[in-house]
Amino acid sequence: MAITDLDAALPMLNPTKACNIYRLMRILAHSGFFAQQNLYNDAQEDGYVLTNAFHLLLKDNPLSDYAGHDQKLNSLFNEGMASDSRLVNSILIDKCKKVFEGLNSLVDVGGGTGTLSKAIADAFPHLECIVLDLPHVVANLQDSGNLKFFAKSFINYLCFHNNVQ
Ligand SMILES: C[S@@+](CC[C@H](N)C(=O)[O-])C[C@H]1O[C@@H](n2cnc3c(N)ncnc32)[C@H](O)[C@@H]1O
Repeated sequence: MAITDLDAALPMLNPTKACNIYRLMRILAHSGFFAQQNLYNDAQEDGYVLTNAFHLLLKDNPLSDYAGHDQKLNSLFNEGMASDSRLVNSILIDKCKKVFEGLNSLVDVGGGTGTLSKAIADAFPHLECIVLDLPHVVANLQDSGNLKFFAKSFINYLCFHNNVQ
């Protein structure tokens, strides 16, 4: 998918932040989730394709959705992730305040049970925080104040627009 297609596929994105998509994709490519490729034999515009590692995260991959079938593992995993988030919460909120300046809302993709978003929502009450995660993760979580939970598979959303599925 080319960056221009990705921009078009994300209509909810604030236009002033659209320039950051390119940086995000470069980070994801650098991390091995996407590979940069000339998609249309067009020297002007590179695009991004999924790598094999990324395929492991797809909903249909049998190696990716085990926690959705085992409630105990689901709880253990979510609590482990939340503990990990607590380690960085205070640093992010105390030392990186500027990141949140000028924002009215943020979306925490793969935000688990919302530990990090809750801390951000408490520290910046004007900010609407939306947590997207898988249905079994957000199933019993309650919206509170400016914090909302949605079940949404972001990666599958991207892949759908990538025509992979
Ligand atoms: C490393 S954990 C992040 C935990 C979170 N930051 C927290 O504070 O608890 C990654 C999260 O991504 C979620 N996830 C995995 N695949 C996903 C997908 N296709 N769509 C949305 N979320 C996904 C997992 O359920 C998990 O909660």
